[in-house]
Amino acid sequence: MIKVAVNGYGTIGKRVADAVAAQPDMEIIGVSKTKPGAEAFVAKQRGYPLYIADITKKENFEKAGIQVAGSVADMIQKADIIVDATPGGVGEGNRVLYEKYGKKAIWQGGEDHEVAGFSFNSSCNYTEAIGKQFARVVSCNTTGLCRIINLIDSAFGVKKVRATMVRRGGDPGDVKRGPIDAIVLNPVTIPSHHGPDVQSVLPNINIVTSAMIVPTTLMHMHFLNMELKNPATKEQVIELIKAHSRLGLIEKSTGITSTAELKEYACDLLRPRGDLWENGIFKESISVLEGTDLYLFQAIHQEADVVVETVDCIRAMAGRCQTASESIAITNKAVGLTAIR
Ligand SMILES: NC(=O)C1=CN([C@@H]2O[C@H](COP(=O)(O)OP(=O)(O)OC[C@H]3O[C@@H](n4cnc5c(N)ncnc54)[C@H](OP(=O)(O)O)[C@@H]3O)[C@@H](O)[C@H]2O)C=CC1
Ligand SMILES: O=C(OP(=O)(O)O)[C@H](O)COP(=O)(O)O
Repeated sequence: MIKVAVNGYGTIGKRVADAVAAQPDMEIIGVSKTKPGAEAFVAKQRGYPLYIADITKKENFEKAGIQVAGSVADMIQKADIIVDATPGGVGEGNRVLYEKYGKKAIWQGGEDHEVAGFSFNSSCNYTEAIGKQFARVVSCNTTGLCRIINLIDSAFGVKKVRATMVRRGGDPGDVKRGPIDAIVLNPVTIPSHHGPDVQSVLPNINIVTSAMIVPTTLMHMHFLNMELKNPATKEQVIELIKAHSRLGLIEKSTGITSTAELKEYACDLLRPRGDLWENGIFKESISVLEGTDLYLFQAIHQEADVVVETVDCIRAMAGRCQTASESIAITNKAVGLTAIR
């Protein structure tokens, strides 16, 4: 069993912990927090040993009835691999600890590519991660972009991508985030970080991205245009998407035309936490104009899509599966991911 520690048991970390615990070849040896709170109680209920960043705060946890297994340094020493899901910018500082104990580590998209020197997406560059000490799973929007762009590029060749991200303001539990009543250009400059981030995984893709944030928490929405090198039909694109286990297709018959209805659908399907791990591509939006100009809308559940990628990244770095398809199949089965159709 691959011994996994999750450093930062928040929105992403708690999902990664549950996904790892569901895998046949992995186990959670610990998760970490800085302060007691609802997530610490959930870790206790799940049976995950809880470690804390500052051991002098141990009493605060114990007073709240939460047992502390030790410090984050103690947790790291017990693990084969650490998933760093601390807030963006914090994880960078943890690299010295992972180096000190000679451990493998995976960061999330809030950190820069340079923190690991290698950026990962299961469908695009799984084999490059095999045996690596450090990797970064790209951000949620970048993950959603990489999945569909790589698929279309492999089939038809992509001359240029233009994509606009309508980003959710914060996650549902982030009560301090906004905006409450604004559309914020984020950033006002072009490109947003997503284009260069896609190129950290797919260096040959010509892409320009822009992004804004809006007052919603459920999901992001992308408007994507790909100029193709070779002609395609809408039907061919749909068949390719259907064959990809992490690309979901939202049919007209569902009546779903929004992130709200899509999130409700995921909840009704009894997905854990209503998580949509796959891209939610609106089938009706798929249009090929003049043979080589592809357009589509896709919804991306920010809390979920990177979780399954992180599990594959663990497996690749541990050298347990030699192909992406093998790892993706194990991960999907363990969490219960069958892409929506
Ligand atoms: N949320 C999202 O939509 C997505 C986030 N990401 C990326 O994932 C990473 C994590 O983000 P997210 O899960 O949203 O963040 P959260 O703020 O939800 O969770 C972060 C967790 O890290 C803990 N933490 C904070 N500082 C430390 C520390 N020094 N040592 C150990 N644990 C610490 C926090 O504990 P406590 O509360 O006790 O302080 C909290 O549990 C970021 O890089 C982010 O950019 C990627 C894709 C989507
Ligand atoms: O990875 C994400 O978005 P991104 O792909 O736009 O960077 C997550 O939604 C985190 O975004 P945040 O930095 O607004 O918390």
